[in-house]
This record gives sequence, structure tokens and C-alpha cells, in this order.
Amino acid sequence: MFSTPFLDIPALASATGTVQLPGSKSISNRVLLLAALAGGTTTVHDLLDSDDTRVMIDALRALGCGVERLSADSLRIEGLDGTLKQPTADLFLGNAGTAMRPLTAALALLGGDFELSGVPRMHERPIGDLVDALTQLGCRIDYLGNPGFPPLRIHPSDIATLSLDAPIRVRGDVSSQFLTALLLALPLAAGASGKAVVIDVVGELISKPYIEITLNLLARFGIAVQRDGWERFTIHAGCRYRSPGEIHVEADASSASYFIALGALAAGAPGQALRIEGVGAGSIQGDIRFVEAARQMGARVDSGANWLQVSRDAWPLRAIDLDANHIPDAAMTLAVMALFADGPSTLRNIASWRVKETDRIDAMAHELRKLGATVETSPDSICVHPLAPAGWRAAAIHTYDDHRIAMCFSLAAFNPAGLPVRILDPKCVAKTFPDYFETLFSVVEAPHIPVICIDGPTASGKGTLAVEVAHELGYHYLDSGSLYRVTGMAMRRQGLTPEPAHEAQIAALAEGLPLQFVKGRVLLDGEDVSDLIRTEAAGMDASRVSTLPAVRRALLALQKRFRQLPGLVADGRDMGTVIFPDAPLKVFLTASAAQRAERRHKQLISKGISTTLDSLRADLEARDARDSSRSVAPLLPAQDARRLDNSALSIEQSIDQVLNWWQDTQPFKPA
Ligand SMILES: Nc1ncnc2c1ncn2[C@@H]1O[C@H](COP(=O)(O)OP(=O)(O)O)[C@@H](O)[C@H]1O
Ligand SMILES: Nc1ccn([C@H]2C[C@H](O)[C@@H](COP(=O)(O)OP(=O)(O)O)O2)c(=O)n1
Repeated sequence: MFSTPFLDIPALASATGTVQLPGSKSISNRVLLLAALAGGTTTVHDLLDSDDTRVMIDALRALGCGVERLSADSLRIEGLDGTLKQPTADLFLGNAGTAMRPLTAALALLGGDFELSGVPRMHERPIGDLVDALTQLGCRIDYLGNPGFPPLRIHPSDIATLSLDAPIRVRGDVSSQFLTALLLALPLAAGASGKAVVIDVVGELISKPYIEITLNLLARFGIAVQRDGWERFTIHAGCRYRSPGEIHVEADASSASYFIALGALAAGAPGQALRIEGVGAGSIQGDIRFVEAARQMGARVDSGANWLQVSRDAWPLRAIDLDANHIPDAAMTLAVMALFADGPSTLRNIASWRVKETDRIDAMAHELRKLGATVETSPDSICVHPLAPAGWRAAAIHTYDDHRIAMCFSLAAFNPAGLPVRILDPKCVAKTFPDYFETLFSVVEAPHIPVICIDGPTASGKGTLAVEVAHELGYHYLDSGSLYRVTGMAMRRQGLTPEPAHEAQIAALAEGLPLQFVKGRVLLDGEDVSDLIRTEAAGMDASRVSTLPAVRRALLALQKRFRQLPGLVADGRDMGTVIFPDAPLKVFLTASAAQRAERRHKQLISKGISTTLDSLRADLEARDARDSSRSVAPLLPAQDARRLDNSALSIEQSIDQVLNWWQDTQPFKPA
């Protein structure tokens, strides 16, 4: 996951390969609650691991439910079978509507004293219609802040005294989650009272496919609900939740929308399609119908029960005018696809966007306009005009703590103007798809992946600076010196010396180094050699092998392979001159020999390696001389390098300087 303040996605061109999507959030949280309410043990497979499922799991644990993690995506849940082990708890539910609404209903019926709260945005998301429905029944719920919104206090009520004779009326036109919450929880009342429970929906029910997911999962847990149209639902008297034992969560169909769009937008080679696994034509999720909308806009989509294959067909895409009430979440992706269409596209009947993680109609319009688009909105619709190649602007996209805004705007990187897109607060994707950007980067190609080169003499602080700059930008890091250091070490282990006579053998070693970089450590054939290669002797050997042209050639391709999305910071001697001559920022970092010797001295002493300042300075000057005078790729500033003498700068000042230079190369206006 990218926890950086922003993530710059360079202009993207094509996409091929296979993505495996994480589990559906809606299914995951419903299954977790049903498994907790049921008797017996349920093993849940392919569960989504995200912010919203984590708050649900924490809440169930706080209620005394046994939850055992079996792996990153599977859990074993010991159900409560209608009896709370912890009848009082304060539950923090983040911004998870799929936890707040169903837990409110279930806890109001289970009898106990609970406080339910969330992040500030959660306290702006309506829940009054659900609370009204529950109070009609005789449940006691207070608003602790603004009436109609969380936080809530739920007081104990006796399920035997609830008034179940008249149908329970609930509004269906604000959020279908209110009805879902009642459907998931009311079997508790129907079971305990021995009476059938009838729910009447008031107003036109929105997001019906989500209700179908609820009914489908209730059936898996032994609860049959009779549905009369979309107006009346009857839960049978005396019903009981029964664990299915094992249950698999489908991949998230809403998350699939970004990759379906990707397949439609990216120019792949003929016959090459993007494959999406984990969800397909057999899905129970409403958002799978995004496929129809994408086809309408010009995507070519083939499918099997649990896979999809997508490629570009019509280009430009075809504009659409769509009632998107049945796919409210995935429809946001259509709004970005509309930028690539042959006319204005309108998405209608999407008033629910206004009460989601943020007011999505306003937020989408605002951010699409930043890209240069003309956008019109109404209380329940959005109309997006396409952009001509010259109309595109480089924009820093504000994401409103809304995962879907972050994910759908990443697609703007396919703009024909070749502009990058900046996504602010990219970690908001953690709500449903923590590895979204990594997954995206694994299947797309970018013509120009940015590189920042930091070259300079030993102990000038290149490594320190490069690591921090990479960290700030979410970029990969190449410590090219470590490749020469490992080569030197491998050479010694083979009984070779850094002489021209051994050049071919050392180059062959360098070519086939079984190297891995794992969490800042360097592994040679599985052995952690990070500390061994840091000694001054290893530095000297590295400097010597680095004068051998065949060794430099052998390491060339390996170094270039580090240039991966979203970008790279590379430190060494010839990053800017030889390896990445097209890098948009090259820094030549220096400091006085006295300063450098002193820094290295402190560094080695702190690692428990004994040495003297004088010998270090002599070694360092000898190394500078050799690195600068060798015939191939000598240590030299590239012609277009910016020089930074950090003798009088702190580490933070050097980092700020380089980041400022980097911002200057970017087309984004300040956010
Ligand atoms: N600007 C700076 N001011 C003071 N010390 C620094 C500065 N930059 C780096 N250092 C310190 O100097 C030492 C050598 O830095 P390092 O990044 O290993 O250099 P290089 O990669 O160029 O050999 C480290 O202990 C580091 O903390
Ligand atoms: N791109 C590079 C990186 C390092 N080298 C050589 C020259 C250096 O003296 C050695 C060791 O490099 P390294 O960057 O690890 O050394 P320092 O950390 O700066 O002391 O490798 C090189 O020739 N080209």
C-alpha cells in the first residue's frame, strides 16, 4: 500500500496480464455478521482484508465472538447463536457503512448497552430511517450527536416485548443498507418470537442488487425470505441462522470495474486482453452489470463463471446515457471513461452518490474539471463531456477519503496528452483494495517511468538521501553500489582478485548474481550479506571491480530492470551519465572530503566497526581518485545534473532540496 502524501502515476499506454481481485467488501461484511449471529463455526475463505472488514472483525471480537485468523484471507468464526457474551461495548466503526448499519440493527435486537461511533464523515451519513424502523418495533436508540446520524447509544430491549404484529416500515430511497440491516438482523426477532416479521419498503427501493446479495447470503445461512416485488419482505416465524460451515467470498465486482475500464482504455496488441480473476458472469453482485455498461461504451468483454477478459474495441469510446441506479459504485468508473468518449455521457438516478463516503457527485465533478473537463450536475445526475488531446490538464486529484475516487481517477493516466496524474492521499484505497495501485502497476506499461539519479563520491550521503526521497514519493530504490559490492564479495569467495586477467570470470559472476532486495536487506543466494558488503574493504573491492568494463556491461541490464512503476530513485556514480541518461532529475551530491570522512567514521563506529579517521580519509580519497579516473563510466556529474554540496546541510535540508527540485519538474499546480 502507498502511504505517501501523494502518488504520481506517469502517463500509461497499454495493459496486459492477469489480475486477481480481493474479496468483495459487501459480501465480506455481511458474511462476517451472519457467521457471528449463527450457531456453530464458520470458516470464511477469500475474505477481503481492508479497513472496513477490520472494523467489523474488531467489533465482533468486542462482542465476545471468537474470531481466529487462519491466513491473510481466511478466518474461523465461533458464532454467538443469539447470545451476547459481552452485553456492553463501545464500538468504533471507522467509515464503514456496511458495519454501522447492520450492527445497529443486530445490537438493538440482541439486547445490551452499546455505543456506536465512527470517523467524522460517518457522523454525517444518515441512519435516521433505520433507527426509526427499529424504534417502531420497541428498540431504544439515542442519538449522541446530531439527530438522524451516528454516533448512537443502543439501550437493552427485550426481544419478547417487541411489536412484530404490524409490518415494519423502512425507507428504501436513501440507502438500501437500511433494508439490508433489517433483513440481516430481524431473523433474531422472528426466531425468538415465533412470529413472522414483515418489512414494508416505503419509497422506490434503490440499489436493488445489494438486496439480492443480502437475500442470497441469508439463504446460505439458512434464512429464507419471501420477497413480494421490491415492496414487501417476509421473514418466516421461528427461523434460525445456520452456519454453512465453509463459505467463499467472491472477488469484488466494483473493484473489477477499474480493470474492465483499463482493458477498454488501453491500446493492447491485437489479440491481447486483460484477464480478471475471482469474479465473472456467475457473480451475485449487482456491480457485475458494469460489464454491460462498459460493453455499451465499447469494451470487448468475454467471461466465464469467475473470470473476465477485456480489451479495447470501439475507439474513441461511445458516449452513454444511463440510469446507473443499479450500479451506483461502479458507475463512478464510467464517469472517468466518459472523458475518452465521442460525446457527452450522462449518468442518471445516482442521488445515493451524495450520501456515500463523500458527496460523490460534487467530488467527481470538481476533480473531473481539474483535468480540464466540462461537467454538469443535478441533484441526482452527472454529465461529463469528453476531452480533446489538447484539453487535458495535469491535475492533483483530491480523494476525499474515498477509495473509489482514488481508484477511478488513476485511469486518467491513459490521457493522450501524455500527462501524469497525481492522486492525493492514495492510502484511502485501504477501505476496499489496499494493493490497488500495486495491482494496477503489475499490468500496465508506461512509456516514460520517471527516475531520479543521485550520483556522487563516497559518503556524500547519496544512499541516505535516495532512500528518503524514494520513501516520500513511493518510488523504488536502486543502490547500484551494492551490486558492485556484492560482485566484489562473490569474486573473493571464488578466490579471484580484481585484476584484468579475471575480468571475464568476474563479469560472468556479476551477470548471474542470485540477488534479492528484501525490505532494505541484500540477499545473495538467500544469505543476508547487507552488513558484510558495507565494510571499507568491501567498498575498495567494489571500486576495483567497477573499473572492469565487462563487469559494468554485465550489470547494465540488471540496473535498468529497477525502472518500474511508479518510479525509481537510483544512487551511484553513473546513474545520470550512463544507466538512465533520460532521467528528468539528476543530482550530483558532494561534500568536502573532511566532512565525508567524519560522517563515514561516525557511521562505522555506530555499527561497531573500528577504524580511524585518518585511514578512512586516505581510503576515501583513493577511491574518489580511482572512481573519477577510470576509463569507463567515471564518476562525473552529467551535463544536466544539479549539483548539491551538502557539507553545511542537514539530511532533512538535502531531502527538501531534492524534493523541491523534483516538484519543479512536474506539471502539477499546487494542490
Ligand atoms: N547532509 C548530511 N549531513 C550530515 N550527515 C549526513 C548527511 N547525509 C548523510 N549523512 C550521513 O553520512 C553517512 C554516509 O551517508 P551514506 O548515505 O551512507 O553515503 P553514500 O551512500 O554517499 O556513501 C551516513 O551516516 C549518513 O547518516
Ligand atoms: N553506479 C556505481 C555505483 C558504485 N560504483 C562503484 C564505485 C564505488 O567506489 C563502489 C561502491 O559504491 P557505493 O555507492 O556502495 O559506495 P559508497 O556508499 O558511496 O561508499 O562501487 C560504480 O562504479 N558505479
